[in-house]
Amino acid sequence: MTIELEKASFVHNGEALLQETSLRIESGACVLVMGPSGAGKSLLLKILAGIIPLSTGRIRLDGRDLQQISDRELRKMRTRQGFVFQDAALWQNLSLRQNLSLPLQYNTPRFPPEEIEARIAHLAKRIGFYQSLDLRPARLSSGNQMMAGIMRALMTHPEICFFDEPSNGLDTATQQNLLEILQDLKRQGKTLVIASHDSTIAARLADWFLLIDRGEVIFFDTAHNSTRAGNPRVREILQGVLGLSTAYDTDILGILGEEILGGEDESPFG
Ligand SMILES: Nc1ncnc2c1ncn2[C@@H]1O[C@H](COP(=O)(O)OP(=O)(O)OP(=O)(O)O)[C@@H](O)[C@H]1O
Repeated sequence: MTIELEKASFVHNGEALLQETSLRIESGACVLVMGPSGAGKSLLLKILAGIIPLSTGRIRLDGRDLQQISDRELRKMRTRQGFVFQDAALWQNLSLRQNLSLPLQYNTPRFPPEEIEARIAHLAKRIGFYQSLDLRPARLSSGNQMMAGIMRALMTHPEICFFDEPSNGLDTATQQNLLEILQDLKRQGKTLVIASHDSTIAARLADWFLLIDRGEVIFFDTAHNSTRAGNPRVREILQGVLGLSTAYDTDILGILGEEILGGEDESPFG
């Protein structure tokens, strides 16, 4: 699924929280959205997912203008997208099982209940939640709530998935599980848009970097081309966000490779 923004902006109380932006995310791309705190990463993800409406401009999914399609079509489109919210945003008064089944029941009322159960079972096995399905979210750690939020987003088998800071609050083992899930989704050709400062995701998964600073997209290119970014602010953010200690002039990919993979032979960017 491709997503396109054309002269898109979001203005709130006279302030442009997303400055006029035109970009196109190709089907199957894995885009890492980075930027300082408050820069507008979550906002951009929600705009791309059609959760927050634009103030100006157009948004197209697979060439279809979201502002011009019927509610019914919009609902159908929604099942092709998954969104993992920063704080998991589970419904606290429902069990985990109900949290997982609700999006499918709501968006596809005639979806067979046994297929919903099969999907829940598959994901629970994959993520390791089998014992907890009848618990309410509050009984889980915040890291496990995030994993449950990921399961919920994957219930519809989305073609595109948005992840807002998915590594937050995860212990090392769960982070590894998350990385494997993301790698699986990438192998399946899903489009992934991930807001994160996780340098492992940057090195092992992302093929595009998008940098946002005070509501302005200041870089959107391949991870590889980020090594040649001339804009000092882009370099500064990449250094800061990815926690690189060495001068940027050396090759960022090399630095990431050494710092993250610790001498493994595998190239961080394949
Ligand atoms: N729906 C909304 N309506 C109005 N303002 C919003 C909305 N969503 C976000 N904002 C504002 O947009 C700005 C950017 O916030 P956002 O949460 O996108 O930043 P961020 O880069 O994700 O930050 P962090 O890394 O701290 O999560 C903030 O000033 C925020 O208050």
